Amino acid sequence: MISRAFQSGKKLIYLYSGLGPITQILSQVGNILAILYGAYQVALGNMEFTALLMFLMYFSYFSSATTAIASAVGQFQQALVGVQRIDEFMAVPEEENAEKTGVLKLADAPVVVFDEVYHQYPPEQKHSLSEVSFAVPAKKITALVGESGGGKTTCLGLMERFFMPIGGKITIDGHNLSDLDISELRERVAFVEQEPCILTGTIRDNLKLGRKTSTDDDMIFVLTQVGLSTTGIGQENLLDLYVGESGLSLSGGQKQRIALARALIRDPKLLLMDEPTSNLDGLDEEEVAELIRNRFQDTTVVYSAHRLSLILEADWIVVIKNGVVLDKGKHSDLLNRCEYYRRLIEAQAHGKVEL
Ligand SMILES: Nc1ncnc2c1ncn2[C@@H]1O[C@H](COP(=O)(O)OP(=O)(O)OP(=O)(O)O)[C@@H](O)[C@H]1O
Repeated sequence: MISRAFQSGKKLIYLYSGLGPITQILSQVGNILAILYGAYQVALGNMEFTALLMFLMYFSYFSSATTAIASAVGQFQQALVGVQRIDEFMAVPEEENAEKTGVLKLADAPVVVFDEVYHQYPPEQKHSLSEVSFAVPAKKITALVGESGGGKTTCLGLMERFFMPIGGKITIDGHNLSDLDISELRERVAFVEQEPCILTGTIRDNLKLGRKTSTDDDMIFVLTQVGLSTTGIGQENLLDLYVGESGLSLSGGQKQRIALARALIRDPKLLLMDEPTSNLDGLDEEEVAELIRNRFQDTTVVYSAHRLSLILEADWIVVIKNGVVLDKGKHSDLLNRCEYYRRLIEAQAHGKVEL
């Protein structure tokens, strides 16, 4: 469907890039010809100079009217493409729904267990995850740690049910994750992406996306908690601040803070975060790591972590390499027994690599 929308967009660009210049050129050429022909007739004595002026005036009205019609035709085409795109989006089947399942509710922060999970991105031949088993304790912070491409984001996507395992199972409080009502899942599980999706609009619009019913006071509260009022965005009229097209006027760090605020306002039972401090640096990073610790005490938190401050903030660490779990445990135990983990931490501590 995205490719069809892209094709429609391309058609529109061709149409505009062709129609606009052609009508402009025709109109200008017409003006020049009319002036030359009129001047010639005046020179021959067939026409009075005042008549030529009148003629040119009416001719310029005529040519601007034809240009306006051409532009209206372009806008009409644009509207048609827009309608076509809306139709395409409306035709997308709804997410697999609760009717089939719908038994499990998430009343409290859950325990999540991966039990010999396999995953593969079609049409890839290789497994992105193989025999992955680990447990995420309730109301604790679990960090997924490992080099890029190891499978951390895939694990988070599976928990959010963006896609399903091709083998093994994921349970949530002992029930298969697929038994969780999808609307319950979307309501109780928050996902903070590495590159947060920011709406074109105000900060208020963006926070309402987290919870439609939130009040201005709720929103100011979470914005203060994520430190947005102290990072270049003044407190005054903060909610009404227009963030530009897809958050264009915000820095990467500010976008991540808005995404965190959006998660906070939902008060989730399970919070999934894909490298939530990737766009922050130094003190900011430590501040956000601490915020996650303090503010989500009643939530089961799982994040993929590249940075040391986030890794150290976690209660439980799962080490993943090439789609396989190498080890799991507490930071101090892993340092003692897992060579791969020790090397990752040393490299981070010396600032050599971004994991
Ligand atoms: N949409 C996709 N289609 C095909 N392969 C994918 C897709 N997304 C990820 N992969 C592959 O799956 C494997 C695991 O990727 P994943 O993004 O889960 O790793 P990661 O540990 O989160 O990496 P990073 O730290 O860079 O985000 C990689 O080999 C990656 O190339």
